[in-house]
Amino acid sequence: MQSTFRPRSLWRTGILGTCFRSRFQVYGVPNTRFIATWKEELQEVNHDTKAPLSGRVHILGMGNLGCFFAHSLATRRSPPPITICLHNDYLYQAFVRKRGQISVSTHGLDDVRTGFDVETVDEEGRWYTMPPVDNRPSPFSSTSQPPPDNGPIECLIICTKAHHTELAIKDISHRLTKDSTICLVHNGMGVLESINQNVFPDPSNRPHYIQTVFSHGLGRNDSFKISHLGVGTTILSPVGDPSIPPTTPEADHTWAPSTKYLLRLLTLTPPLVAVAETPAGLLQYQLEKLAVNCVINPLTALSDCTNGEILYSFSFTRVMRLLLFEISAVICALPELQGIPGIEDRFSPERLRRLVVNIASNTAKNHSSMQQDINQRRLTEIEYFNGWIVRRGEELGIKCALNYMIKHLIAAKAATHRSREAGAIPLDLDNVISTNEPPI
Ligand SMILES: CC(C)(CO)[C@@H](O)C(=O)[O-]
Repeated sequence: MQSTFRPRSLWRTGILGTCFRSRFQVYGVPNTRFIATWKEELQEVNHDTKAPLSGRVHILGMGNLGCFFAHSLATRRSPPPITICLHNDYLYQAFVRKRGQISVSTHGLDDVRTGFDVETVDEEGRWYTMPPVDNRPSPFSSTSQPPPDNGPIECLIICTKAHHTELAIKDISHRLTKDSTICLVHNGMGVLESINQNVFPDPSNRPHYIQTVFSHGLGRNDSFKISHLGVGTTILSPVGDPSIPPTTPEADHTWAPSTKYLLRLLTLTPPLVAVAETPAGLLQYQLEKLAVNCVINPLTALSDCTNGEILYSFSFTRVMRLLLFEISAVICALPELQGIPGIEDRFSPERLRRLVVNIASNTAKNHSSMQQDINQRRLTEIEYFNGWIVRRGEELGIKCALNYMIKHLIAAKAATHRSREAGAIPLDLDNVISTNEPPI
């Protein structure tokens, strides 16, 4: 039987071939495409479109990931126009205090970039372009035209956590059209499906998507100030039109102009170390990352330990193996992977265990994102990790009792924190002192 996904077909000509070749030629023969300016990238894409693109990239979610994407684009020889979308006044004031600078520190050396345009949103959900907060000679130095308030968005990179992404897109959905491209950068699975179901239910009016698997190590120093702790990669893939089989030659030529432009821009931005993959290839990387996240994140969050500490206990090893048996069974049974050669080996419990051990030892001193979320009383991504495995397992008739238990242990830990804090008696020290009585 022929496989449903034949990754090579997408690279043969078309956009994926261009992006893929470009990255790899960097280390060999000099690559003229690699030093192309964003305007040249745009001209190529605009060549035969009726509605030419302006080339502006919007970024929403200015945590570590958003700062890294904005900063990386700004390091290009000719940066494209970049708008950062700040969804509350607190963030905007912080950006003003930083004088519009985003800083990335590598090996202790800070690289500071400016030139970002800024939009903020009011209570009615209307977005406004703010005056520049850096010392630029003229507003909107990167383009001749200031972007219209609340105008349509061509390319949006969304860097919020999985559980905030749907809501964040809902808030900006009136600016996204069927010609826009959204690049989703988050951990976990199942977000795209719920965006389609709840935000863009009509397939004929849906924007295009690029999905990613991001593996750089980042740490936060302050608002808009991060550290690049470990070089990883940014694997990108456009989400194909489900009505066109990915194995047909047409599949190579159906990417929207905004998708082609954003893919080219990102793959030709050196700090991102971005490569384009086929949808089937990306899905496999997503599932590997999912398996790692389903083990390291909840175990470190439940035991309040670093990633490396889960490697030195027989009990952790037992739990890890048992979780991975269920995770492997679900992944190997997924209908979207059937027909791809080597799936049983790539996602065997033993290979997944080696992956987990490798990542836990490479990031031994780090605190996982879930451990930090639990300790800082933020929502966790558990529904998009072990929760997704349980849901897909149910559809496939595979019971995932251990993943179900882990999901509820995390929920219980978060609930315990909440109820402890709700039960605490607030002490109003100002009023105690204002009685003028001497301290007891
Ligand atoms: C690799 C990883 C599991 C731990 O640092 C990371 O993806 C995280 O913290 O979520």
